Amino acid sequence: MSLLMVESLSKKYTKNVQALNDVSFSVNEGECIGIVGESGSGKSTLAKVLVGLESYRDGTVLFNGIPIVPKKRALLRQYRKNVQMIFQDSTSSLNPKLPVWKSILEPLDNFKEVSPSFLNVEGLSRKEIAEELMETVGLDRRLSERYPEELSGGQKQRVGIARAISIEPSLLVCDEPTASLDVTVQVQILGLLKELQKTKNLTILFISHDIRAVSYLCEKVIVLKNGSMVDFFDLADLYREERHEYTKALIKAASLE
Ligand SMILES: Nc1ncnc2c1ncn2[C@@H]1O[C@H](COP(=O)(O)OP(=O)(O)OP(=O)(O)O)[C@@H](O)[C@H]1O
Repeated sequence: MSLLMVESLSKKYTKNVQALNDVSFSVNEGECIGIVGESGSGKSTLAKVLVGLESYRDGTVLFNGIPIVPKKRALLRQYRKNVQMIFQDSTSSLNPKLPVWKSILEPLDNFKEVSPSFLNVEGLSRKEIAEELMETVGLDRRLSERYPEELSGGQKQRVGIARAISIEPSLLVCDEPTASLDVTVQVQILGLLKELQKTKNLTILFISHDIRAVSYLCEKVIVLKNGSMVDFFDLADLYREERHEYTKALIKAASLE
């Protein structure tokens, strides 16, 4: 059974705004799937539906065979234990009043019933647990007392990643996690996600306008245009003739030819 199954998903915000139109795909455990498309193609809407932040009326979204229904709070809570999200804007996703180590522990505080395998080390204080997570994402533990405003963009994104992986989610949804970072930092964050995917067997849904980033990280690619899925392929088939014209245009624009 697929970890995530999306079938005939459509979403309208208003009568005239069809953000998603008949989108279907599935994600198996351990896979990294990229969703690429230009601004307004529906990427963020899809991400929000998949983490239960946005409702939908048409279609089915199943996680481990169970429907994701944003209005059913108990079900949603159960789901949130398994699905975490990393946002583009790491600044607004961190509480400015909390030092790094406390931000990292927020999901563990919310889901006290979760006991991730790395917590099996006995006698760790809460702060040490956060510092272990900081090391996992390549952050110096000496930054643990800092506040978000005292960190660089890349460091903040690493905090966001540490927080997201703290409860060992089965699925990590990343919505443009590198879009607001310098190119060199983008490469570092992509490298970190790739490493975490391998070492933790994470399933990743990576949303980006940048087909170059997607092709670095993901083994399968979905192309969205005006809310519709116009292409879905294995990365190995990126340059095949049968690619949609729009995919070819994205490849060309990114100078990936
Ligand atoms: N809350 C909302 N209310 C009404 N329309 C919305 C809302 N959010 C998004 N839309 C519209 O839905 C469509 C898809 O938007 P969405 O944000 O999902 O695209 P996107 O691919 O993530 O774009 P970007 O890369 O610019 O964030 C757009 O036409 C957008 O204007």
